[in-house]
Amino acid sequence: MARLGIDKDFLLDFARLDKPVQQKVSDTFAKFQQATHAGLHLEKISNARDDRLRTIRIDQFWRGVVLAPDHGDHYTLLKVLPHEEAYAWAQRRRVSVNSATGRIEIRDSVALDATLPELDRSARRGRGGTRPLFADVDATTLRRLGIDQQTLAFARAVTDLAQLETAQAFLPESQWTVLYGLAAGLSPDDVWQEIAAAVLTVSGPDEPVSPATVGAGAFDPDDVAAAVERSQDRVVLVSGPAELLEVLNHPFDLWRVYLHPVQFKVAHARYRGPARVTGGPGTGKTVVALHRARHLAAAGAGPVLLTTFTGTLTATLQTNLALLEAEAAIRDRVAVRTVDQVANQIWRSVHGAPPPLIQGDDERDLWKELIDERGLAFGDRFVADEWRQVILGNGINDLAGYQAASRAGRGKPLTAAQRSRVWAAVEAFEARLREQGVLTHALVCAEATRLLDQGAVAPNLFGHHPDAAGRRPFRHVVVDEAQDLSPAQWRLLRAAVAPAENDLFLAGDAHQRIYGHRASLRDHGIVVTGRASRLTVNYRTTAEILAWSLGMLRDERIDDLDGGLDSIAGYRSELHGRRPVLAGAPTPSDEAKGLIDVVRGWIDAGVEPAEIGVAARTNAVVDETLTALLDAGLPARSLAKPKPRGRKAGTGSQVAVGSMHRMKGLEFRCLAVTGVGAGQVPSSAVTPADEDPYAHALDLQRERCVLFVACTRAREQLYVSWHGAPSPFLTAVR
Ligand SMILES: Nc1ncnc2c1ncn2[C@@H]1O[C@H](COP(=O)(O)OP(=O)(O)OP(=O)(O)O)[C@@H](O)[C@H]1O
Repeated sequence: MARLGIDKDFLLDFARLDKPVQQKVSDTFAKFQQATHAGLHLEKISNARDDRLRTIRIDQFWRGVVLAPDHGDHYTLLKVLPHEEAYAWAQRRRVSVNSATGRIEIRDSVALDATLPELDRSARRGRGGTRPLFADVDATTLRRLGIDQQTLAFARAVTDLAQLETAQAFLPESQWTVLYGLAAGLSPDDVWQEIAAAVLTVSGPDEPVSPATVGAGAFDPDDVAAAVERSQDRVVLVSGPAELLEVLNHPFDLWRVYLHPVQFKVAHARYRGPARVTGGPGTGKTVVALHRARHLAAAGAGPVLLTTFTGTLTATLQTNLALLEAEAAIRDRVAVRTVDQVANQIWRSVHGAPPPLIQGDDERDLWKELIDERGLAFGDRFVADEWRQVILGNGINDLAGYQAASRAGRGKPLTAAQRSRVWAAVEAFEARLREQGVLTHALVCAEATRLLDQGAVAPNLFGHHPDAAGRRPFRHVVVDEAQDLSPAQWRLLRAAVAPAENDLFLAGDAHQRIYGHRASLRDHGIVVTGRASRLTVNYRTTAEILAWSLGMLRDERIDDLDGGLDSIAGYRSELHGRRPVLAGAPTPSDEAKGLIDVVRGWIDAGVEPAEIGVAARTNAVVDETLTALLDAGLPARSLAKPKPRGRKAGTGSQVAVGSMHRMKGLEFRCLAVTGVGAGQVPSSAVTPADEDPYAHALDLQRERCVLFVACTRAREQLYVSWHGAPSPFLTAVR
């Protein structure tokens, strides 16, 4: 039976076809896979640069382009195109094996050859004035990074970034990425690190790789079949018609089957303890968390918890897990829950009923009341945070423990007398809750942690645990959006899984922290030293939107969840598009009118309303904006209300309008962020500087991050508007 590989480009072509043609493509290749070599009707292409490229007939009009081996029956589907285009595409292309990564690469050899003389001429014309772009990188270094003879000639002639960007269309993708990385200021060693990660996945995640052990010459340049096997970032191998159909059924969800080498390595590695992946927005951290959960579930060592901080996010995780793993038995080994749901379930399993929770507003009122009664010189937010972060976050039970506790990250120092007064308020708060018979989420978390530590929780509470002796209900915990978990939640997660290989895996980005919780992982027994990785390629947002959004955070000092500082250096996107549009208006109604025109323009240009998002900082502005859009006759809905289901749902697609916080976990082709004026962003939720300068600075940073999160949900176009003066966060990047 023939073995089939499906190249990423093939799937993208397939996604754009009409349904009947898609059906013919599926039929052709389902049969193809069962055929023997002799029975295949692959046509040779005359005047081809690479005689391993063939075409296959799909119908009168459409052809598939297939990479056929010199011997054996391993085939890779590369393109589906109309007849003439398929031949023209295949005639110009050459397939090769990258000497540094051992993966396949495809170039437009004709375009590359045709460009070289012109580049040489233009370099000579500018001689004296222009320097070759890679003048400082010697040929040996370039070769070590996988640049071959033809690309080397190009690299020697290229003098500016625009030429390099144009060359993306014809250079082999992996070699172009190397050149682009160098042109963007990465050192050859930084570029090498990414290549090494790719090679690592070839030799096995646990084997150390150094430039001395791999590099030019390590792979057989003629063994294309072996190169295809290594290319999981662009070729998925399918082992039967059912698997083929499964891939073709979800042509847009590339993340299911093609992982960047670093993503693959991080998701599939064996870690001797807790591990962490960070990375800017859109770099695929959630994708990696999903693959990790699936990988661990498939291994079957025990229940896997896939968790995050809000129900909206767990709903998306659940949907995507179902897309990723077809087998229910494997999916069922993964419990997808918010951390609070885990705490509630543990509480209920021991106490027999759900925990009686106090409402958020009542909790705030109670703090205010107690602070007033005692004449404390602190605000209610400060005391409530002190309780959650320092006292519950460190599992402190008495005043002596609180007096001795580290308050790192809390800013304003407290004297012993002040700590005593805060402690008394906390005791009164907890006593009042007991009298009322209610709990906060943080208390449920703390109680669930205690129950776990006491061994009071049934080990099989979340699914069959083969090693129940450990008395911890999960064998693995995978956390997404780790930056927004509170210290008490970290304590719970640490207690829910026994320390062991592959116990905790965290994905997060402190630049996107929107709830201001700060936790140092090591303080909660989670040490990721030596097991931390970073993703740098953004798959969602264009380079223009990403660069502009990153500008907002340029001078911020952002932690790495582990006591160090994280850096935004090196995040990049290879997608290009328009720059963000910034629009100031004199009045609120002018701003609304501008927004309506922009949204209408997008819809008129063919963007589906459901592919459009509108974000604002406060619920009040969200409501006003929704009303304005609806009054203008545009289809729109609030993200705060669940999507209508069943008959009520109707068929129309609607623009999603929501708060910047609700945008987390979503993405839109076109996004408008509205109400970004001086009085509106940052919001009034910022602690005044004279009350607590440290809290003020942290609150401002959080507000900046909230705006950053909203803006980086845009895939293709971003529009940012305000009335009156713009937000100070915008003035820095305008
Ligand atoms: N290997 C991949 N191939 C194709 N698309 C990918 C890949 N990895 C991620 N994506 C896509 O990129 C987008 C962002 O991925 P994801 O949500 O996992 O990123 P993230 O790092 O969690 O983002 P954020 O931190 O901004 O929430 C998604 O549309 C996802 O499908």
